[in-house]
Amino acid sequence: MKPTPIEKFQYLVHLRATNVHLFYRLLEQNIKELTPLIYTPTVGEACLRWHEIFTQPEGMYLSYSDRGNLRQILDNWPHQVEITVLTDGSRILGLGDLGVNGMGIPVGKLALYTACAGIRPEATLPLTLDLGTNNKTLREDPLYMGSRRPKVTPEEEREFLDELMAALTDKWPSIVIQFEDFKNPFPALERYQNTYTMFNDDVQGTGAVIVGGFINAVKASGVPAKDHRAIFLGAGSAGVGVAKQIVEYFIKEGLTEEEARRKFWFVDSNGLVTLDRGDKLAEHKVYFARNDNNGRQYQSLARLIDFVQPTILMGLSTIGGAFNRDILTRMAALNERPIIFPLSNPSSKSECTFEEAVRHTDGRCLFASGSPFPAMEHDGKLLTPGQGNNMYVFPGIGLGAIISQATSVTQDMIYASAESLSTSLNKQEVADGWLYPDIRRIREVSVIVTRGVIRAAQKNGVDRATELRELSDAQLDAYIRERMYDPFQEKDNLSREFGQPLTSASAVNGVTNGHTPAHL
Ligand SMILES: NC(=O)c1ccc[n+]([C@@H]2O[C@H](COP(=O)([O-])OP(=O)(O)OC[C@H]3O[C@@H](n4cnc5c(N)ncnc54)[C@H](O)[C@@H]3O)[C@@H](O)[C@H]2O)c1
Ligand SMILES: O=C(O)C[C@H](O)C(=O)O
Ligand SMILES: [Mg+2]
Repeated sequence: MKPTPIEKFQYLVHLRATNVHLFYRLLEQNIKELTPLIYTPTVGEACLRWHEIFTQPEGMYLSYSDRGNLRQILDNWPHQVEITVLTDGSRILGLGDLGVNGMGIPVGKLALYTACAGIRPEATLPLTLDLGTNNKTLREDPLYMGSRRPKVTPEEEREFLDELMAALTDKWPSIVIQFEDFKNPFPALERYQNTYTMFNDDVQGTGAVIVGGFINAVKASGVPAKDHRAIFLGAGSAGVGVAKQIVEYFIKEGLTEEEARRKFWFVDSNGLVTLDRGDKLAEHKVYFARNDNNGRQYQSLARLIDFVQPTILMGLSTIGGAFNRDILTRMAALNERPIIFPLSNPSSKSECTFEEAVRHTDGRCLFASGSPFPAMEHDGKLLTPGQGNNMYVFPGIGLGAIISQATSVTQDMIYASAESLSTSLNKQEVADGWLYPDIRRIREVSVIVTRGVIRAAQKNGVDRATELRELSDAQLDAYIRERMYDPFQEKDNLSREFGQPLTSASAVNGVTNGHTPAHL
């Protein structure tokens, strides 16, 4: 009866707050239909309008003025936390800096952790850092609930995060910390990944999920790995994260690292990423920067396609519609099965739609997008788009790290999630040429991914639950399934055993710390 996606979103938020088990029963039984409402694309609209549609607190907000007291504030949280998703709101999907409005993302991702990997809802902590925002329009909006100051400096953010990482791990020693939608997360990942059990989903989860589908796309393309060439539109955290995981795949396929690295041409807002283009390249781009351009610089995506003759076109640029008819037609002319992955979210930022990709490649493209698109008929055949959404891997990475009690999330654990995902398709899905399994089987897929992640943790010796090493794969799968929260086994408790109002820190101890809205 609710006519718009955002009203459906609000209805679901209310349901989760008042009857959490019913919410998860509904979600599990209708995962394909409801994911676009609780996650991309609708969560993007919810974040844009968070200050208008806010009805009740969810998760925990920590503001810059709380620094020095973060450890005590965490004591206000009334639950034993296994996993947190943490954002500073500075790059929410492809929608830019939304400040504390970004809370929709940790809430939405953690709902998927519960639905897809069965992490108990009360063991999840959505966390939003109110470190100011450079979004002036929001700052000046009377309804905006964050502090009305520009974003703190990177140095101040680093100090804040240093304190927070230590505080979270002191409070909950085996907590898994997922960074999400930070504008520039590279220093944070490098800084913390060997010390804490943390990962950055935009860099590593995206890399893994795309490699998972990419392995199947390469097989379906009929072109051997060594003959592929990729143009990436967008050289941010996600783009470079994806390419780094693909390098690893190419190496496993027999290429040297140097050969693998040379297969990528990156384009960012200043053009082709080259060493000689006259600006100071951000550090993360240097690895893939070209030095073989003989002084020539970027003119257009179309010209670059003519020059590189790519087999693969990836979009992580936040530029909706960038893969237009001309671009797609060129890819179709060059390849029997062009690999086209428009990955920017939400749907409005996708570099092309499924329909456009199918139409302009005569239905020959191997396609995956970040946000969902409907299946369509082409030449009398029903074609189903792949959705290279991180929800295929991050729940299993998180659960694998929790169950193995990993001291850190290693690169092998991330790569194992990708490889496990690529093997999780059933016979029918393979026969139908799908790149990703049916999202309705996500719990089964998550078991396979979780097992792969645990095995990699064991191989790297970062597991603290060493007794699991003795289990066979079948025993480990049974153990993982057994451990999963099953909303169908739970009795409804309408007295808000785990309702959002009780889980806001202020409601527990009557203090304002740890719980914005700052000026309420
Ligand atoms: N699995 C997924 O579907 C998935 C996962 C993570 C991120 N993403 C999406 O990827 C996008 C990028 O995320 P990010 O973390 O890398 O952001 P980012 O801000 O770090 O990077 C954006 C990149 O796009 C480039 N860019 C901007 N305008 C451009 C233009 N006109 N032409 C060419 N390049 C341009 C920027 O220079 C930058 O390199 C977002 O839309 C996000 O939603 C998708
Ligand atoms: O989970 C996803 O696929 C969304 C992604 O994290 C994004 O930032 O767009
Ligand atoms: Mg993200």
